[in-house]
Amino acid sequence: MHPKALLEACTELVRLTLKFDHPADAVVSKFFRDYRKTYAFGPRERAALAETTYNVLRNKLRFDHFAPSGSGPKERRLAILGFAQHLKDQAPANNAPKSAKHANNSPLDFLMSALNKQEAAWLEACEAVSPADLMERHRHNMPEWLVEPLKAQVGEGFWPLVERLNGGAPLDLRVNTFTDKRADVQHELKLAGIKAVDTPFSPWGLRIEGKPALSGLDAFSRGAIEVQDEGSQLLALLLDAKRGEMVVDFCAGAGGKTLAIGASMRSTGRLYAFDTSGHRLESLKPRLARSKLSNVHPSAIAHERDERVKRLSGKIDRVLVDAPCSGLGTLRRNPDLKWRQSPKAVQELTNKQTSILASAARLVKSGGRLVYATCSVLPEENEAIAQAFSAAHPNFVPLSAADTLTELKVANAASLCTTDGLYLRLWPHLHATDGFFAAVWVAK
Ligand SMILES: C[S@@+](CC[C@H](N)C(=O)[O-])C[C@H]1O[C@@H](n2cnc3c(N)ncnc32)[C@H](O)[C@@H]1O
Repeated sequence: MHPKALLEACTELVRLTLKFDHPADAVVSKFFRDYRKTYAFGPRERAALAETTYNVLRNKLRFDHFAPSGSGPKERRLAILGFAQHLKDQAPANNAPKSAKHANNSPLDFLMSALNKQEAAWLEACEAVSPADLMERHRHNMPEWLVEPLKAQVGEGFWPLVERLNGGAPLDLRVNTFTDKRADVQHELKLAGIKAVDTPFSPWGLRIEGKPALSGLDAFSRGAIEVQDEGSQLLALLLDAKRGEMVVDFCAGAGGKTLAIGASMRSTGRLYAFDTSGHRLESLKPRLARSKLSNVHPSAIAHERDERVKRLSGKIDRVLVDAPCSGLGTLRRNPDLKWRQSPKAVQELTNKQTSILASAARLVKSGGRLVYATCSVLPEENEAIAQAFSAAHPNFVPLSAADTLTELKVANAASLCTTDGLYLRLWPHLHATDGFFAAVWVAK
């Protein structure tokens, strides 16, 4: 595709995404569908379009700061900066140029050929700015309301954390241990030219080098692998669901954790996958068919106090509440969330989380386990919800997440948890996962 046409397509996609009417991943997918016939996007073009857009979202404050000094439509200037970032990220680290001045053999050549003289000079000037000369907000690119809670929690880890949150995520797979062994799948991937290493903590995970297409692999079509962040795998592991048990995945969504839990139950017992979104549960079905699990029962509920929930009260061995949350731990994949969320939206979510956790807890039988989890990095969605639940439910005894994971033979489990070991707390800069929280209780 001609560089000029690709930059124009990037500009249009940036324009659509910055309306913030829909999640960025949905806007990108729709764009690819809508323009399939207009442009012949190959894998490289699709990567350039998606990454340009995600770079604009990740670096929005800095790019907004640079944009007024350029000319032409603002979205085009933002797309130029996002595209330049994508080309630099792709270039091998040792010959990445420091400035667009060396454009003769720089990764920016492709983009430069799409620019007019004025734009090229402006991009060179932007590229020459040293990050050290920028204001703090243009370096961290986070909304102010998010900066303080992050600094308060990670202290000096703030800059490594924002660097990771503003970068891409590795590609993690979960091996379906009901049907396959991790080492066998790793070997199979190697034969297909895909390098995969064991994830450091999850016993089910493989981390892939690069972003190879997986859907054409036999391992994918026969359900031996699912794309799943190592942190999500650890949340499912923490539930420790066993053969023959009655288990509920209360907020199952498209079933990422349901499938992991069903495999750990060896497709025995009964695993209810509840969610208020029938649409999300629909997306679970093809994955379920691939997985060969026969113990999963998806069920759309109207709300957390639904009749179906009441009927199972006190009957369930293990309940996972993977609560709806701000998703701010997933900024590597969903950079638009930092601009789409707000303190008010988070406040509303915390009310929902409290209500869902209290309802789901009623399902747990005496001696049963309850796990509350989020992919948020905010204490009000995490520790505050868990502490308030413990205070209001003395019949639920908190279990140490560190001890629980140690019993499950997770290496270095304490390093994944709060200093008292009580809660699982995963951070992108420390654990190379998304940001996750989990609390565990046993019912008296
Ligand atoms: C974090 S997502 C779940 C992700 C899923 N567990 C996975 O691993 O793919 C939270 C889910 O909670 C669902 N939800 C929202 N309100 C709910 C409620 N009152 N009861 C049950 N599920 C709810 C949402 O539809 C959403 O799918």
